[in-house]
Amino acid sequence: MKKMDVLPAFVALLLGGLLLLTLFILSTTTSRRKRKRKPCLPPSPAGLPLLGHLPLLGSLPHRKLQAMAEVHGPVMLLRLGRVPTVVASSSAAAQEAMKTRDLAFASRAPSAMATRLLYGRDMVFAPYGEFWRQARRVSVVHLLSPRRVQSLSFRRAREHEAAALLRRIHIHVNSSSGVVNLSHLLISYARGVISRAVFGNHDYELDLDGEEDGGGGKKLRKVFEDFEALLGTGTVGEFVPWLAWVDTVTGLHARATRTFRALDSLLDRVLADHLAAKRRRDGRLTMVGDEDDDDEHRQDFVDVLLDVKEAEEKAGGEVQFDTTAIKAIILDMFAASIDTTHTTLEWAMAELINHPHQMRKLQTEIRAAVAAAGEVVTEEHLEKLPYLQCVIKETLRLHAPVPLLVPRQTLEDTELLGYHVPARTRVVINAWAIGRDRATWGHDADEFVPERFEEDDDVLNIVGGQQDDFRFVPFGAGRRGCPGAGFAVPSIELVLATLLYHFDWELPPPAANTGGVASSTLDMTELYGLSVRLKATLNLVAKPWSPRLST
Ligand code: HEM
Repeated sequence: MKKMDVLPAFVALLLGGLLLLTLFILSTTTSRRKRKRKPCLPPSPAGLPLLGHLPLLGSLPHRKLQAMAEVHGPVMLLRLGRVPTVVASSSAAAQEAMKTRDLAFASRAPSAMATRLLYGRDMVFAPYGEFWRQARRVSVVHLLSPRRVQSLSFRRAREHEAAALLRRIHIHVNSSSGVVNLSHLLISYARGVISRAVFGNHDYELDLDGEEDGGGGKKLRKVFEDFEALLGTGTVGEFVPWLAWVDTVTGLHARATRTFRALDSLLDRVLADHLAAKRRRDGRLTMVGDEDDDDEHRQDFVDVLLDVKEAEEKAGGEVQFDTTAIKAIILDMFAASIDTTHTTLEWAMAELINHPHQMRKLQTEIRAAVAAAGEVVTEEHLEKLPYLQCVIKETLRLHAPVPLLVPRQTLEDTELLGYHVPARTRVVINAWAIGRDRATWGHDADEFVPERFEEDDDVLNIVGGQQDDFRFVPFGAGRRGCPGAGFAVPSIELVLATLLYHFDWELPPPAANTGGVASSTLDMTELYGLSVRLKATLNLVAKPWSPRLST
């Protein structure tokens, strides 16, 4: 071979080798980079400097967030002032956050108002950790267990309050206008039921209807109203620290301090009463779990919590349930149950007024089940009322009382539908949007159609502990899901059946309800607060019904 022929061959070989080497290096670095690449953050709509997306939420944030999700997808990243917030708006996202990756999403976002009003020691807003685990165990096992909820004393409490509600309606029916302010009476009912469960038969006058009340009860009711309203209020300072002064100027801090002091002194009185009663008892009751059935069922929530405290003290370890924690958990129970129960009832009655066909269908079911049995609706009737359950499910689907659930916070770096969610991110699950998702519920997703659940039978067992269906999530789910659903549902069912058994309901003539403007339907505008309620007061005409009148 000539020297001149060898040179180009050598150069070609060298170049080929270099090319291969470059390709090899390129391919290994890209595949390493590929392996290392983190999933990206969720999409984020344009926000404003400093305030971020806060001003875009408006007065009904669940609706604004639903509209944003339609454009940006089921997982979005917002900035509420300085607080990064991930919003989940589909059942798949809810399922991943509350089931598949439940632990990573199991802490709570801090809330300045809750820390202030609930001593920073309550359960609902507690960060994930030992105190929350113990409080949750006590709630699930001792306070809200199915056995306790179905115990005779709790059933009597519900039936007693339903009977009181009935008496109050009769007073209004016999008044000159004949118009019943049902909103007001339903709040009284919800407050009465939880007061009996928490305080037993000690009367702190929380459940009195305004017109029967001398004064003390009225004052206390106002304190509780303020407490519920404040707890549903976000402070400006926690989102935009340089605007924290706004909370002082608007009087928010002063109101919170006043309300906290009033509640704290009531709770001191409650604990002192219960301790005195405990001392008077004959010493038969010792620790939770040792008592016989009757004793356990006679105990109210305060008794149970004091027993847990005593047991902890005797065991000599760390005491989680000191007096402060007990007071905080008592307030949790009021905050978690009154608004949610009463708004569900209010929405159910409002939807039925606007859907007379469904109202009649439900009344026919209830009246057929009850009429032969002495004209008093009891809890035995409830299991014979499948359509009633459909009505309640449909109400909760359309009007989740806590539409954005209680905000969670991630414990660690995690993912949601393939997007990266860093540790300590606030997480909001839009239960309201999920309940109205057309992809799940079809073209009539916004309509009140209880019949959609008739076929569904056992699906969406909303009270079930392990929820496997995320098509609607009014009680949340997973570790932080609502432990009070089993308590709430019988209270709601009993009173709805009672209202519809005893009365035919209709809108009052125009002058009484609409300022003179005739309307055949009720205005369903919402009002945002601790829960989302009907903006209008539910003023209705109740016409007594009895089997004798209808024959
Ligand atoms: C219609 C009635 C009710 C609704 C719609 C409702 C809804 C909710 C929701 C959405 C949450 C947050 C769940 C989550 O983050 O996944 C929650 C938590 C909670 N609810 Fe309810 N609730 C109701 C009634 C009650 C009642 C009657 C009680 C107690 C007597 C109660 C006690 C609680 C407690 C203690 C928590 C905090 C759980 C935790 O953080 O571990 N709820 N509820």
